[in-house]
Amino acid sequence: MDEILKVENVRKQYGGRYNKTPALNGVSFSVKRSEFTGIMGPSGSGKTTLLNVISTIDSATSGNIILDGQEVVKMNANKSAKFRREKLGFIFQDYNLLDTLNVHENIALALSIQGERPELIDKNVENIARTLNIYDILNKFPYQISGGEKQRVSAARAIVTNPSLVLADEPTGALDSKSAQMLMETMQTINLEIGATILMVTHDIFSASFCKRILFIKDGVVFTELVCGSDTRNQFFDKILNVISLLGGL
Ligand SMILES: Nc1ncnc2c1ncn2[C@@H]1O[C@H](COP(=O)(O)OP(=O)(O)OP(=O)(O)O)[C@@H](O)[C@H]1O
Repeated sequence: MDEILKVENVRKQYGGRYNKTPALNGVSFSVKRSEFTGIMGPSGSGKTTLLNVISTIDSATSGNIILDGQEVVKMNANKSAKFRREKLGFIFQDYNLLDTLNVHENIALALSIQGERPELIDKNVENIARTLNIYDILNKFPYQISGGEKQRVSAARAIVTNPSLVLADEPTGALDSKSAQMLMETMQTINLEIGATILMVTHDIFSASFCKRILFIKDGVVFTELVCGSDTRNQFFDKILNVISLLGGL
Protein backbone atom coordinates (compact mmCIF):
# COMPACT_ATOMS: atom_id res chain seq x y z
CA MET A 1 0.00 0.00 0.00
CA ASP A 2 1.38 3.42 -0.90
CA GLU A 3 1.18 6.56 1.22
CA ILE A 4 -1.65 8.88 0.25
CA LEU A 5 -1.15 11.44 3.04
CA LYS A 6 2.05 12.64 4.64
CA VAL A 7 1.95 15.15 7.51
CA GLU A 8 5.42 16.42 8.44
CA ASN A 9 6.19 18.44 11.56
CA VAL A 10 3.06 20.57 11.24
CA ARG A 11 2.62 23.49 13.62
CA LYS A 12 -0.35 25.79 13.98
CA GLN A 13 -0.55 28.81 16.21
CA TYR A 14 -3.69 30.90 16.57
CA GLY A 15 -3.70 34.55 17.55
CA GLY A 16 -1.20 37.39 17.24
CA ARG A 17 2.03 38.29 18.98
CA TYR A 18 0.47 38.89 22.42
CA ASN A 19 -2.20 36.17 22.53
CA LYS A 20 -0.63 33.11 20.95
CA THR A 21 -2.48 29.80 21.27
CA PRO A 22 -0.43 26.84 20.06
CA ALA A 23 -2.81 24.21 18.67
CA LEU A 24 -0.41 21.90 16.79
CA ASN A 25 3.18 21.53 17.99
CA GLY A 26 4.94 19.45 15.32
CA VAL A 27 2.54 16.70 14.24
CA SER A 28 3.96 14.01 11.95
CA PHE A 29 2.33 10.86 10.59
CA SER A 30 1.36 9.26 7.31
CA VAL A 31 -1.67 7.39 6.02
CA LYS A 32 -1.62 4.63 3.42
CA ARG A 33 -4.16 4.30 0.62
CA SER A 34 -7.33 2.50 1.80
CA GLU A 35 -6.46 2.81 5.50
CA PHE A 36 -9.18 3.62 8.04
CA THR A 37 -7.44 5.76 10.67
CA GLY A 38 -8.95 7.28 13.80
CA ILE A 39 -7.73 10.34 15.68
CA MET A 40 -8.44 10.54 19.40
CA GLY A 41 -7.28 12.91 22.12
CA PRO A 42 -8.51 15.16 24.93
CA SER A 43 -10.61 18.25 24.26
CA GLY A 44 -8.38 21.06 22.96
CA SER A 45 -5.58 18.70 21.89
CA GLY A 46 -5.72 19.90 18.27
CA LYS A 47 -7.81 17.25 16.47
CA THR A 48 -10.15 19.59 14.59
CA THR A 49 -7.28 21.96 13.83
CA LEU A 50 -5.40 19.04 12.30
CA LEU A 51 -8.34 18.12 10.03
CA ASN A 52 -8.75 21.78 9.10
CA VAL A 53 -5.13 22.24 8.02
CA ILE A 54 -5.16 18.95 6.07
CA SER A 55 -8.33 20.05 4.27
CA THR A 56 -6.97 23.60 3.58
CA ILE A 57 -9.89 25.13 5.52
CA ASP A 58 -7.19 26.59 7.79
CA SER A 59 -3.50 27.19 7.05
CA ALA A 60 -0.60 25.65 8.98
CA THR A 61 1.98 27.98 10.53
CA SER A 62 4.81 25.67 9.41
CA GLY A 63 5.50 22.12 8.30
CA ASN A 64 4.47 20.19 5.24
CA ILE A 65 1.37 18.24 4.17
CA ILE A 66 1.33 16.16 0.99
CA LEU A 67 -1.94 14.60 -0.16
CA ASP A 68 -1.93 12.40 -3.24
CA GLY A 69 1.31 14.04 -4.44
CA GLN A 70 0.11 17.64 -3.94
CA GLU A 71 1.65 20.04 -1.41
CA VAL A 72 -1.29 21.31 0.59
CA VAL A 73 0.37 23.98 2.73
CA LYS A 74 1.45 26.23 -0.16
CA MET A 75 -1.84 26.26 -2.06
CA ASN A 76 -3.55 29.57 -2.87
CA ALA A 77 -7.30 30.03 -2.32
CA ASN A 78 -8.34 29.13 -5.90
CA LYS A 79 -6.26 26.00 -5.98
CA SER A 80 -7.34 24.87 -2.53
CA ALA A 81 -11.06 25.18 -3.38
CA LYS A 82 -10.51 22.96 -6.44
CA PHE A 83 -8.37 20.58 -4.34
CA ARG A 84 -11.13 20.26 -1.69
CA ARG A 85 -13.76 19.61 -4.37
CA GLU A 86 -11.76 17.01 -6.25
CA LYS A 87 -9.62 15.26 -3.65
CA LEU A 88 -11.59 15.34 -0.38
CA GLY A 89 -14.87 14.08 1.00
CA PHE A 90 -16.29 15.38 4.28
CA ILE A 91 -18.59 13.89 6.92
CA PHE A 92 -19.51 16.30 9.74
CA GLN A 93 -21.33 15.79 13.03
CA ASP A 94 -24.23 18.02 11.92
CA TYR A 95 -24.64 16.36 8.47
CA ASN A 96 -24.50 19.62 6.44
CA LEU A 97 -27.15 18.41 3.98
CA LEU A 98 -28.99 21.02 1.93
CA ASP A 99 -32.63 21.17 3.09
CA THR A 100 -34.04 22.26 -0.28
CA LEU A 101 -32.52 19.31 -2.16
CA ASN A 102 -33.72 15.72 -1.91
CA VAL A 103 -31.37 12.87 -0.96
CA HIS A 104 -30.51 12.06 -4.60
CA GLU A 105 -29.74 15.72 -5.35
CA ASN A 106 -27.67 16.10 -2.16
CA ILE A 107 -25.51 13.12 -3.11
CA ALA A 108 -25.31 14.22 -6.76
CA LEU A 109 -24.42 17.86 -6.12
CA ALA A 110 -20.62 17.56 -6.23
CA LEU A 111 -20.76 15.56 -9.47
CA SER A 112 -23.16 18.12 -11.02
CA ILE A 113 -20.75 20.92 -10.07
CA GLN A 114 -17.94 18.97 -11.74
CA GLY A 115 -20.07 18.88 -14.91
CA GLU A 116 -20.49 15.09 -15.10
CA ARG A 117 -23.06 13.67 -17.54
CA PRO A 118 -26.53 13.21 -15.96
CA GLU A 119 -26.67 9.46 -16.89
CA LEU A 120 -23.33 8.89 -15.16
CA ILE A 121 -24.41 10.91 -12.11
CA ASP A 122 -27.61 8.84 -11.75
CA LYS A 123 -25.69 5.59 -12.12
CA ASN A 124 -23.09 6.57 -9.48
CA VAL A 125 -25.66 7.90 -7.02
CA GLU A 126 -27.83 4.79 -7.36
CA ASN A 127 -24.87 2.42 -6.94
CA ILE A 128 -23.69 4.12 -3.76
CA ALA A 129 -27.24 4.40 -2.41
CA ARG A 130 -27.69 0.62 -2.86
CA THR A 131 -24.35 -0.12 -1.15
CA LEU A 132 -25.18 2.14 1.80
CA ASN A 133 -28.80 1.03 2.14
CA ILE A 134 -30.43 4.38 1.34
CA TYR A 135 -31.81 3.58 -2.13
CA ASP A 136 -35.41 3.67 -0.89
CA ILE A 137 -35.11 7.22 0.45
CA LEU A 138 -33.49 8.86 -2.60
CA ASN A 139 -36.62 10.95 -3.28
CA LYS A 140 -37.08 12.14 0.30
CA PHE A 141 -35.90 15.47 1.69
CA PRO A 142 -33.57 15.75 4.72
CA TYR A 143 -36.46 16.72 7.05
CA GLN A 144 -38.25 13.46 6.12
CA ILE A 145 -35.43 11.09 7.19
CA SER A 146 -33.82 10.07 10.49
CA GLY A 147 -30.49 11.29 11.89
CA GLY A 148 -28.87 7.94 11.12
CA GLU A 149 -30.16 8.04 7.53
CA LYS A 150 -28.93 11.64 7.15
CA GLN A 151 -25.48 10.56 8.22
CA ARG A 152 -25.46 7.66 5.74
CA VAL A 153 -26.47 10.19 3.05
CA SER A 154 -23.51 12.38 4.14
CA ALA A 155 -21.24 9.34 3.80
CA ALA A 156 -22.60 8.68 0.29
CA ARG A 157 -22.11 12.35 -0.63
CA ALA A 158 -18.55 12.23 0.71
CA ILE A 159 -17.48 9.31 -1.49
CA VAL A 160 -19.51 9.85 -4.68
CA THR A 161 -16.64 11.79 -6.28
CA ASN A 162 -14.19 8.99 -5.42
CA PRO A 163 -11.99 11.31 -3.30
CA SER A 164 -8.39 10.54 -2.30
CA LEU A 165 -9.29 11.05 1.36
CA VAL A 166 -12.51 11.16 3.40
CA LEU A 167 -12.29 13.38 6.50
CA ALA A 168 -14.84 12.76 9.24
CA ASP A 169 -15.12 14.96 12.34
CA GLU A 170 -17.13 13.28 15.13
CA PRO A 171 -19.54 11.67 12.61
CA THR A 172 -21.40 9.72 15.33
CA GLY A 173 -21.50 12.69 17.74
CA ALA A 174 -25.21 13.40 17.25
CA LEU A 175 -26.41 9.81 16.86
CA ASP A 176 -28.00 7.31 19.25
CA SER A 177 -26.02 4.10 19.75
CA LYS A 178 -27.93 2.03 17.15
CA SER A 179 -27.56 4.70 14.45
CA ALA A 180 -23.90 5.15 15.44
CA GLN A 181 -23.30 1.43 14.91
CA MET A 182 -25.03 1.54 11.51
CA LEU A 183 -22.94 4.53 10.47
CA MET A 184 -19.71 2.83 11.54
CA GLU A 185 -20.73 -0.26 9.55
CA THR A 186 -21.32 2.11 6.62
CA MET A 187 -17.86 3.62 7.08
CA GLN A 188 -16.42 0.12 7.16
CA THR A 189 -18.24 -0.68 3.91
CA ILE A 190 -16.88 2.39 2.14
CA ASN A 191 -13.41 1.50 3.43
CA LEU A 192 -13.44 -2.23 2.61
CA GLU A 193 -15.72 -2.45 -0.44
CA ILE A 194 -15.05 0.90 -2.14
CA GLY A 195 -11.46 1.25 -0.88
CA ALA A 196 -11.94 4.77 0.54
CA THR A 197 -9.13 6.14 2.72
CA ILE A 198 -10.69 7.59 5.88
CA LEU A 199 -9.35 9.84 8.62
CA MET A 200 -11.89 10.15 11.45
CA VAL A 201 -11.79 12.24 14.62
CA THR A 202 -13.84 10.72 17.42
CA HIS A 203 -14.24 10.78 21.20
CA ASP A 204 -16.22 7.59 21.08
CA ILE A 205 -14.29 4.36 21.78
CA PHE A 206 -16.98 2.20 20.19
CA SER A 207 -16.73 4.16 16.91
CA ALA A 208 -12.92 4.15 17.12
CA SER A 209 -12.88 0.36 17.47
CA PHE A 210 -14.01 0.09 13.80
CA CYS A 211 -10.74 1.76 12.67
CA LYS A 212 -7.64 -0.18 11.68
CA ARG A 213 -5.33 2.28 13.46
CA ILE A 214 -5.72 5.04 16.04
CA LEU A 215 -3.46 8.09 16.44
CA PHE A 216 -3.63 9.60 19.91
CA ILE A 217 -3.02 13.36 19.99
CA LYS A 218 -2.05 15.22 23.14
CA ASP A 219 -0.94 18.87 23.41
CA GLY A 220 -0.71 19.17 19.62
CA VAL A 221 1.56 16.19 18.92
CA VAL A 222 1.02 12.50 18.21
CA PHE A 223 1.47 10.92 21.63
CA THR A 224 1.19 7.28 20.54
CA GLU A 225 -0.61 5.03 18.06
CA LEU A 226 -2.42 1.69 18.16
CA VAL A 227 -2.78 -0.74 15.26
CA CYS A 228 -5.70 -3.19 15.21
CA GLY A 229 -3.74 -5.92 13.38
CA SER A 230 -5.38 -9.28 13.95
CA ASP A 231 -7.32 -8.14 17.05
CA THR A 232 -11.07 -8.56 17.13
CA ARG A 233 -13.09 -5.36 17.48
CA ASN A 234 -13.65 -6.14 21.20
CA GLN A 235 -9.94 -6.65 21.82
CA PHE A 236 -9.14 -3.43 19.97
CA PHE A 237 -11.82 -1.62 22.01
CA ASP A 238 -10.08 -2.75 25.25
CA LYS A 239 -6.67 -1.61 23.98
CA ILE A 240 -8.06 1.83 23.05
CA LEU A 241 -9.65 2.07 26.50
CA ASN A 242 -6.27 1.31 28.12
CA VAL A 243 -4.47 4.07 26.20
CA ILE A 244 -7.23 6.54 27.07
CA SER A 245 -6.89 5.63 30.76
CA LEU A 246 -3.14 6.22 30.42
CA LEU A 247 -3.88 9.62 28.86
CA GLY A 248 -6.06 10.41 31.86
CA GLY A 249 -9.35 10.23 29.93
CA LEU A 250 -10.68 12.21 26.97
N1 LIG B 1 -10.04 29.91 15.81
C1 LIG B 1 -9.29 29.75 16.91
N2 LIG B 1 -8.70 30.82 17.51
C2 LIG B 1 -7.92 30.67 18.60
N3 LIG B 1 -7.68 29.49 19.21
C3 LIG B 1 -8.27 28.39 18.66
C4 LIG B 1 -9.10 28.46 17.50
N4 LIG B 1 -9.53 27.20 17.20
C5 LIG B 1 -9.00 26.37 18.13
N5 LIG B 1 -8.24 27.09 19.01
C6 LIG B 1 -7.46 26.55 20.15
O1 LIG B 1 -6.56 25.57 19.62
C7 LIG B 1 -6.49 24.44 20.49
C8 LIG B 1 -6.88 23.18 19.73
O2 LIG B 1 -8.27 23.26 19.38
P1 LIG B 1 -9.03 22.11 18.55
O3 LIG B 1 -10.41 22.61 18.27
O4 LIG B 1 -8.20 21.70 17.40
O5 LIG B 1 -9.07 20.92 19.62
P2 LIG B 1 -9.87 19.55 19.57
O6 LIG B 1 -8.89 18.50 19.97
O7 LIG B 1 -10.56 19.38 18.27
O8 LIG B 1 -10.92 19.79 20.73
P3 LIG B 1 -12.42 19.18 20.94
O9 LIG B 1 -12.23 17.71 21.17
O10 LIG B 1 -12.89 19.89 22.17
O11 LIG B 1 -13.22 19.51 19.72
C9 LIG B 1 -7.38 24.76 21.68
O12 LIG B 1 -6.57 25.30 22.69
C10 LIG B 1 -8.34 25.79 21.13
O13 LIG B 1 -8.77 26.65 22.16
